[in-house]
Amino acid sequence: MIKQLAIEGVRNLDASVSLGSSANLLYGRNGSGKTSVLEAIHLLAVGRSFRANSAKPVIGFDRDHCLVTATVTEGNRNQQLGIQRSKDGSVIARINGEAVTSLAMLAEVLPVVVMDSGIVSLIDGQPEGRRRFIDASVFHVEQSFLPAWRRFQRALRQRNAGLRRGTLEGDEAWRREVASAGQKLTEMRSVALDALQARFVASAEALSDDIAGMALVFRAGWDKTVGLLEALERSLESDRLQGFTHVGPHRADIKLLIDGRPAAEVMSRGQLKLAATALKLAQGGLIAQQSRSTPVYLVDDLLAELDSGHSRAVCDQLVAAGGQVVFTAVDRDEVPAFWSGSELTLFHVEQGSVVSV
Ligand SMILES: Nc1ncnc2c1ncn2[C@@H]1O[C@H](COP(=O)(O)OP(=O)(O)OP(=O)(O)O)[C@@H](O)[C@H]1O
Repeated sequence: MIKQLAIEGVRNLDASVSLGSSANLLYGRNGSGKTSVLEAIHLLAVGRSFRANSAKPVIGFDRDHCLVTATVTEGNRNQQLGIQRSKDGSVIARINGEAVTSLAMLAEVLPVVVMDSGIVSLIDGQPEGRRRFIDASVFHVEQSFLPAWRRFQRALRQRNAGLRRGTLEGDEAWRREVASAGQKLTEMRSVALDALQARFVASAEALSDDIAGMALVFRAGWDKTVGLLEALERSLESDRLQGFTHVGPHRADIKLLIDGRPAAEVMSRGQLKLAATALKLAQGGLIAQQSRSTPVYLVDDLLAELDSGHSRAVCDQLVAAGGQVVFTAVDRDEVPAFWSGSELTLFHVEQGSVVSV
């Protein structure tokens, strides 16, 4: 949970706020800086923007760097997190004043779950976004995930470099390494997704009858009737011809089905939004149960396109999730109309400053 948050030069924003322990609502006109507060928290947790894949777009136009610091509390332990990102690409991250060697250390202390107006792309967008979703879930619940992921990425890079050079010399060794690292990575993804699946079904049912009965299917990235090594051997010829590895965990995906049909093809926009919200709630629940830290939910303009019944259901599920929530809305009354069961702390955002109401 974030207690104290200080932001300098994130987009149009300079602010210092004390967040409430349950739900926080940032309201204000379009362009006032509400999303920028969420961007600042995301930057601190993940090192980059949640809308763009880098940090640069969140640094103020007229600044050469931005800085976000926060006091993060878990149980009775307070930790001080800080990140400074510069336009020249340099990054300084600290926990309790000590420089950290990997941004993953910040993510461990401050897990975030983003639910924004583009959430549907988790279902109908590119597989890369879904892989990131899978891996963020596994990262928080399986401590050996990050070394396994890095080992696989390194093996894949090395193998692809050889394939691009058009040589198969040394390929067998890299193929074995890709297969061994890839198989381990996939086992971790598979275990986490089994746990996620049960939570997803429950969240979907709680959100709407329309999306009850959905299923989440994990695709490992190769034909699972054979092991990864055999799959790599089978695709050797096309890998060699095209200069890259066609099969493996880098091709993993999840498919959402409703009554056996692809959700992205048959569900309405609002239903897809609810389904994607159920996925994110499932992820948050999994992290809360299996990691050492409780996630913070960053909810940006999520209720747009949802009718009042479903808006209330989303709010109820966020209350039930029990984590800290930071909401944005244009209208001060939009969220309180649907929110009940936990305290809502209000902030007015105006021209890049945030005022507690
Ligand atoms: N790098 C940047 N430096 C300074 N200002 C920026 C930068 N990028 C965007 N802005 C501006 O920051 C302002 C705040 O944007 P933000 O997305 O936080 O607004 P918002 O309150 O969430 O708006 P909306 O309700 O329309 O979603 C906008 O006016 C935007 O044009």
